[in-house]
Amino acid sequence: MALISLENISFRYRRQQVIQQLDLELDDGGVLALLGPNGSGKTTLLKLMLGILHPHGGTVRLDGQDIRRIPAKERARRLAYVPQVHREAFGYRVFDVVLMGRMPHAGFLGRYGAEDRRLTDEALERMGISHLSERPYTEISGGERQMTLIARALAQGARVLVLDEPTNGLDYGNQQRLLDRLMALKQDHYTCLFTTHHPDHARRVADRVVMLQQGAILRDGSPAETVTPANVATLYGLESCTEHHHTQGEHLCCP
Ligand SMILES: Nc1ncnc2c1ncn2[C@@H]1O[C@H](COP(=O)(O)OP(=O)(O)OP(=O)(O)O)[C@@H](O)[C@H]1O
Repeated sequence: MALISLENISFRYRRQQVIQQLDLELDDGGVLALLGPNGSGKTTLLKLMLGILHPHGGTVRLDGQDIRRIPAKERARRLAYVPQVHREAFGYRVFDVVLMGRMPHAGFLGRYGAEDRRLTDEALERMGISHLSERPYTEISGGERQMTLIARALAQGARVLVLDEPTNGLDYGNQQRLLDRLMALKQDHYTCLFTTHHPDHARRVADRVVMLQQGAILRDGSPAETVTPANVATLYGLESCTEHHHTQGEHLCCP
């Protein structure tokens, strides 16, 4: 049985149709990258998968169960969402931002216990940001914030991580480090789904790539099958795209 299945999903914001009769199944394990131009519906699709938005047609299932019937707390124990990095209005300590991931497990009156704090420490360590624990979230860099949000998702205890443009706004080094973390999570048997504007990132870490164009799937398959110069040119409406091979692998170049 698929971990998440989208069956004949349609969604619109007011009159704008954004997702059109889309079918997609996500299995347990591995990394799926979602590629698509601005406005193609990637974030909307993630929110439908998470049960944050509900489709106007079709059904979203989590482990075979209609996601609308799964209470929010229970969904949060199974699926963790890492939204695009944002600036928190309040200067919570990094530790507290990550601890908030324990909310779906918190006891009576939302109190956190010693186990919640231990899992928070563990998540901070896993993302390599224990040294930031006491710093205000408003006073750390974009890359550090991204790591903090992933740590919060790990503390949440869900085995499925859904990340919206996790490399957005990161410098080259931090992008590579973040992709390495995603690969490490895959080794630890997490299931990861992420959106990206970088076909090369999809190629580097994903086992499967879904290309979304105007709310419909253009291609779905392994990176070798999907992230080809011809498909990338079609996806982004470019005249041409070429592939460069070097010792570290290949990368695409679209003039
Ligand atoms: N809350 C909203 N209300 C109305 N329209 C929306 C809303 N959110 C998104 N849209 C519209 O739906 C379409 C799809 O948006 P979505 O954010 O899913 O695309 P995306 O592929 O994630 O884009 P990007 O790559 O720019 O982040 C866009 O045309 C957008 O303007």
